[in-house]
Amino acid sequence: MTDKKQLRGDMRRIRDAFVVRARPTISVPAPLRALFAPDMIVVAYVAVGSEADPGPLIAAARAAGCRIALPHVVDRATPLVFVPWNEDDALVDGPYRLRQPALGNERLAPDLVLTPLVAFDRALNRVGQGAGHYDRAFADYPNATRIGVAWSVQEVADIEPDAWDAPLHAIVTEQEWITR
Ligand SMILES: Nc1nc2c(c(=O)[nH]1)N(C=O)[C@@H](CNc1ccc(C(=O)N[C@@H](CCC(=O)O)C(=O)O)cc1)CN2
Ligand SMILES: Nc1ncnc2c1ncn2[C@@H]1O[C@H](COP(=O)(O)OP(=O)(O)OP(=O)(O)O)[C@@H](O)[C@H]1O
Repeated sequence: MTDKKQLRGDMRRIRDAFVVRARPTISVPAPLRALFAPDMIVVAYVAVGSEADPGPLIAAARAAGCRIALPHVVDRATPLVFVPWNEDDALVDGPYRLRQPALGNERLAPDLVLTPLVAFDRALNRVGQGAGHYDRAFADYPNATRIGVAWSVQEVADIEPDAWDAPLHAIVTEQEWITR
């Protein structure tokens, strides 16, 4: 496999070009809608740059009665903290150009994690930003459902998983729902 650092750079360029050219949007696959249930904690994210925007997935989860949480990033070394995010709650600037809720007193344990991807393959392996934030979250919450969100152009042939990598349960793109 190509070196992960090189792959991340290549995929960000491909993603940037794709978004400018195609103006893609994600719609909600029926099998994902079926996973949402009242009071479930769904962790989402706020897209940065050309990342796939999970807005429609968040709206569907809210409509199904789920509670939405966003990751709050302290720094590269600290595990993600999951903070409730009600509609219209303010966001503040975080590291890495992120927009995130301020750290209040409430923490939520995820039932389902909408995970931003840098690259993925058909076997549901993923490459993220490389800080291990999601790897650690998946290790800490092994029973949470792991859903990747990406543009179709971020698919690569074969990602060699590392020992600590947990595969995704499914991936949503603007074109399809990929699962086993
Ligand atoms: N929108 C979004 N939120 C997220 C993530 C993400 O990938 N996307 N995360 C994923 O773990 C967590 C934050 N962790 C991060 C760790 C490292 C970098 C990072 O190194 N970013 C690069 C380039 C980003 C780009 O251009 O795509 C940088 O700032 O140089 C970003 C986020 C939680 N929230
Ligand atoms: N459970 C864990 N606890 C602590 N560190 C971990 C854990 N899992 C992975 N890591 C570390 O995090 C880093 C993840 O690197 P990798 O290149 O796999 O990132 P990634 O999967 O692309 O990133 P991310 O999980 O942030 O999306 C590695 O240095 C790894 O040692």
